[in-house]
Amino acid sequence: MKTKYKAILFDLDGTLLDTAPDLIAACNYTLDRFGYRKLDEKIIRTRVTAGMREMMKLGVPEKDWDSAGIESVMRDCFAEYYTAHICDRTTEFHGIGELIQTLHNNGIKTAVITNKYYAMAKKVLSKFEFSKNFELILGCDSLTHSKPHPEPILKALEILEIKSEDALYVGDHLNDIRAAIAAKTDSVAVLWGYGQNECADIDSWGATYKAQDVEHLKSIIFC
Ligand SMILES: O=C(O)COP(=O)(O)O
Repeated sequence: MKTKYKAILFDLDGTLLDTAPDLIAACNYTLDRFGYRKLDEKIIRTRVTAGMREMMKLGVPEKDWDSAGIESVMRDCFAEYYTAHICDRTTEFHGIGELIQTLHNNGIKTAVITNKYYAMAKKVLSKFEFSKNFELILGCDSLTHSKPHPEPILKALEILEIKSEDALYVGDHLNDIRAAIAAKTDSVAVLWGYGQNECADIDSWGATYKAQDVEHLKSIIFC
């Protein structure tokens, strides 16, 4: 199989893995522990890629949120619960494992660049056999900057010894595409993730390609 790319870099949440069910459970557990009403899953889903803070703010009145210390104790509670239950309901998106294996079999390097904390990303990925093929995982705490800053993509390219024109970045969120544009790699905006919950006009993101499903992504890579 032929491709012009020497490396494919992936976002994690909403691109490789459907992590939303466990993130939503952690959010509702935390709200409940602190005496707030649990939220409808659909509401939390609108902020699921915005980070723990933004998810919890949906369920906490502003005056409480501003009171001293609540944010950090709720974040600790969320992180503790989420880390313990990180793969209770998380699944890979259909076809992802097979795609990563195919890339590996064809000598194409793969890496994960996520805004999740590195330890969480490593833990959840370790539950999936396909993750053994990744050459590198970078989290939001691995470097100084995280997406949409290009630093993690540029660092990954340096470590993998790949030029930006030989790499493709795949993500479901506007921040992924912004980071790829800033790092001068081609990009794919995938339609199966959560990014469109925050910014629906995917055509305005500036991605090189859009992919409806993993089969479509494969046909973009091996064109
Ligand atoms: O967990 C987050 O904040 C987002 O993670 P992602 O970059 O893998 O989408």
